[in-house]
Amino acid sequence: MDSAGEKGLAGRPRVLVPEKLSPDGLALLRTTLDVDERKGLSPADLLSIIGQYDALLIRSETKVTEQLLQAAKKLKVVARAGVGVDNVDVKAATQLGVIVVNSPSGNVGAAAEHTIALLMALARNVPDACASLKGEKWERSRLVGIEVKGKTLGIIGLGKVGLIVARLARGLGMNVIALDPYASPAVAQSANVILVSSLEDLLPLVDFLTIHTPLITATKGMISSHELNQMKPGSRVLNVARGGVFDELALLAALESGHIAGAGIDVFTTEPPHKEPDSSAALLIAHPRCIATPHLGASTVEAQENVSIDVCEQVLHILAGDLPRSAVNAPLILPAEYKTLQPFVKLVEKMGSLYTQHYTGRKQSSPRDTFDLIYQGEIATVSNTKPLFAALVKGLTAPISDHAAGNVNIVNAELISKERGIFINEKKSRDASAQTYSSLITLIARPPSRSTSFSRGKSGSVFTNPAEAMGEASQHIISGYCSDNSPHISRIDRFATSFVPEGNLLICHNYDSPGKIGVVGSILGREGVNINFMAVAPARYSSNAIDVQPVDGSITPAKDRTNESLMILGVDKEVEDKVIKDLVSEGGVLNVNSVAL
Ligand SMILES: NC(=O)c1ccc[n+]([C@@H]2O[C@H](COP(=O)([O-])OP(=O)(O)OC[C@H]3O[C@@H](n4cnc5c(N)ncnc54)[C@H](O)[C@@H]3O)[C@@H](O)[C@H]2O)c1
Ligand SMILES: O=C(O)[C@H](O)COP(=O)(O)O
Repeated sequence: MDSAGEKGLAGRPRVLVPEKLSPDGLALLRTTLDVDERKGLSPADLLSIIGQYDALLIRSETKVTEQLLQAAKKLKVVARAGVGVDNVDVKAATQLGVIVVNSPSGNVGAAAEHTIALLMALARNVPDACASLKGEKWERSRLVGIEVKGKTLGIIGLGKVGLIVARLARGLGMNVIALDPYASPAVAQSANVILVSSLEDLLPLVDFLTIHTPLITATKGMISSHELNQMKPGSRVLNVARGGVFDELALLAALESGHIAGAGIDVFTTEPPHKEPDSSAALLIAHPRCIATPHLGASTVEAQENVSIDVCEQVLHILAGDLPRSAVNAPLILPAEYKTLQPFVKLVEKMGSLYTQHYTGRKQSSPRDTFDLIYQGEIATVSNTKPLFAALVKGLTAPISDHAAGNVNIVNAELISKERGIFINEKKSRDASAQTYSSLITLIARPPSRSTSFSRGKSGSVFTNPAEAMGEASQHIISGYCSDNSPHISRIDRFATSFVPEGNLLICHNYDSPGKIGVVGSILGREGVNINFMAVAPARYSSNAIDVQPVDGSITPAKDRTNESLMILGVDKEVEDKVIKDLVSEGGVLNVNSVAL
């Protein structure tokens, strides 16, 4: 404990820094704040002292759990000097009113350069050659490498790091193809990157594979045996994103069989891996054809200066009562609008997140990035719909990015949607006569079309001709309303329903048949999954168009689809892929999507 005691010197706010941060940023803080650098604290030590601090500055090692945040009675800000906030319970921080900030771009160049360093080290056997020579051997023929010029690099995740890697690889003379359902085709084209729409299209073509996505449900274990087997024999893989995007044991097996010739890995499921000597991470590192570095992607002098200054400036702003520039949990809504708009902001965010997870998960990865956001009834009289627009951008991007989505706010939503190639037309209808609800919001998603232009400018337009929203059969619809201040989903495509979009949901598409609910329930029960609620959604619309009225349950809505319905189950935990496979194979469900809202 330092001598300043609980209040700090002269009652100045106190900042705890439990990890190594560049001194450049800390110097900014020291002029007005008390800064305690306390490396090597155990979780218990941290818990016992956190109550004294106004700000916590971290990198990737400190786990900011709900328990820690609850003990942090004075804490106003958690500042992550880097990109990934997967070590911070952002939801708990938001609930407790603690602002989380990060540095979204301060280290992305460093991460990209480290990826290229591993790529070249793999191609030319640099670590092995160095060790051999230091062992007083001279093994020139064993250590013959390959050239990267003319080879194909596959990139999964063409965000900030992925795009820099692409440009650097093009500079090395490589061909670059990428998979990212949310990448802007124009940006990809400007970097001479060919975008593909599925792993099946990417994997067989590449000589090197690198992943630059966040670790989220859709990317966890994204590359396992099935995917590795689709790669060319002798190809090589890189991971400078997060441990867990590759299944480490599957990668180890592919290295052992020789199918994968080498792996360059910076990040692991267990960090540091030696804490658990038998962990998959430790076994992978031990393999002779794995080149491993201890999470060094961001560890350059320049990147550490950037991120340290970036987050320390934000800490100063927050403690002075100002808004930070990169708050992961920034408000979407101003206090004056809170009462009217808050439930609808929540609804639209959930609709966006449901859309991304239900329709554009990696198993159905065709990009659909043109949206109509249609307000009907009382909500159409609101003049400032910016928070709703921002909520949609946030909801659409949250499931695919661990920080860009968090950084969406009313100031930057339009820019972020433009950068990500998300086109949103807002439309209003004051006519609620056809509606059961006082306010109804509908999201229509269409495959990109050349005639669509980016437009928030249309937000004031009155949507009087429902036929305008009639579109191709390939479009998708999600509608929702608010009741008692809580959001409800009322329609998914042709299916009419009513459920609160909250928590872990399973969306099962099936043909109605007696006993189906029982079979599904017993498979989930066997796997220890509790069902919190169930909503059945019959096919009550004949098409995915907004002006189609629901038909009476007794009327056949679509000749050959009479028995189709959705079963929406609220479950108590994330459901594993194996259980989803069982629901399809044993339960006779047509398909199942797991979403977390
Ligand atoms: N090793 C390190 O030290 C280090 C340093 C910096 C960043 N990182 C990590 O690198 C990752 C990427 O960072 P960034 O700044 O480029 O993030 P970003 O948000 O700019 O880019 C992520 C990209 O992944 C795409 N994506 C999401 N889900 C996808 C999916 N299922 N399939 C294909 N693409 C998908 C997104 O559309 C987005 O374009 C993060 O996990 C970050 O934490 C690691
Ligand atoms: O997400 C990040 O910014 C990187 O993984 C860097 O993590 P680090 O700050 O612990 O080096």
